[in-house]
Amino acid sequence: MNMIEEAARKIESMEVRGAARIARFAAETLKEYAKSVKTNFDEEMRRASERLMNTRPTAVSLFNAINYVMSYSGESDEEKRESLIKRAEEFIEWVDTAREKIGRIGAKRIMDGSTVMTHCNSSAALSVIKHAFDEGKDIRVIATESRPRHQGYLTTKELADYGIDVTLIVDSAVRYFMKEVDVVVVGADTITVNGALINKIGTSQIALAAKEARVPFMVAAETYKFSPKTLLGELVVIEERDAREVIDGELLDHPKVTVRNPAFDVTPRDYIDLIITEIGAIPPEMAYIVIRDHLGYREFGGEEITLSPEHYD
Ligand SMILES: O=P(O)(O)OC[C@H]1O[C@H](OP(=O)(O)O)[C@H](O)[C@@H]1O
Repeated sequence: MNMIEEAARKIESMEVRGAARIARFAAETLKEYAKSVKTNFDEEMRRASERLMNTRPTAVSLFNAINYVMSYSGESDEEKRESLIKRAEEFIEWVDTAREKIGRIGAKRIMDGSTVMTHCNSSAALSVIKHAFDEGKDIRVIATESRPRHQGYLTTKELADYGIDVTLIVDSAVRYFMKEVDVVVVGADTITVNGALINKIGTSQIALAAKEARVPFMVAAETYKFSPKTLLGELVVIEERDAREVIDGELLDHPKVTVRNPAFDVTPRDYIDLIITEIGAIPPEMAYIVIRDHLGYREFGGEEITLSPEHYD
């Protein structure tokens, strides 16, 4: 199995998961692959990038990462390789520095003595929580289990190992516990042009319960999680995963039973107080500006939507 196929399967099986991690991993993989390509550079890289792109359809971070890396330039294969490697390294640094900045900005919104609820396992959301803790704030976290893949266990362990008190709850207990919560912080797989959030299934129910209880709902999202394609009218595809992630046993084979397993849901912008990005804390209504002015794209209407390198300054 070649390097690309192996990487693609790791993303599909969620051995490598999380919107930021899959984007970083794709950039890293393309960089390594580029080093090994001997001939037909453009064609080889195009095929590799397509395979990686088709692994998980919802997180736009993957699309943005691949597009960024694949916007290499140069005449000879050697020049192209160099350009691609440089772009991959830029993207990887973008991932690493953005998370840190988001942590610093978002932590200011978490008050001393707060109970913070989070869902799934988001490196950006956890950066906010850890920064607040590092600032000496006395905080407690309520983490959802995040069925069916239980990423909440990762969150619980990570935060507890960091020294933070964590209460793990089942997803259906979110509304029951909301009265104890001061702020919700979640991550993002995609932010659309109209400021909607696509994140782990169950996020929109948390937002609903938070709104009812007047608890602020914050999203931690790097700008590469904003979707340029939605500016062109495209809808975000919600990934439906194998039913066997939800149950095993005889119910699966029952002719009258269907098991559905959408991995993500949509939270409309009206439920979101703030999106914490590396360029600042913004209202969801600003998503259009982030996509148009910050991410940038070369061509409208055509197939090509390319992130501009200017973001990087
Ligand atoms: O990029 P970071 O903030 O780490 O994670 C963002 C989101 O990616 C995850 O998706 P999955 O577990 O890969 O399906 C979760 O939905 C999480 O909120």
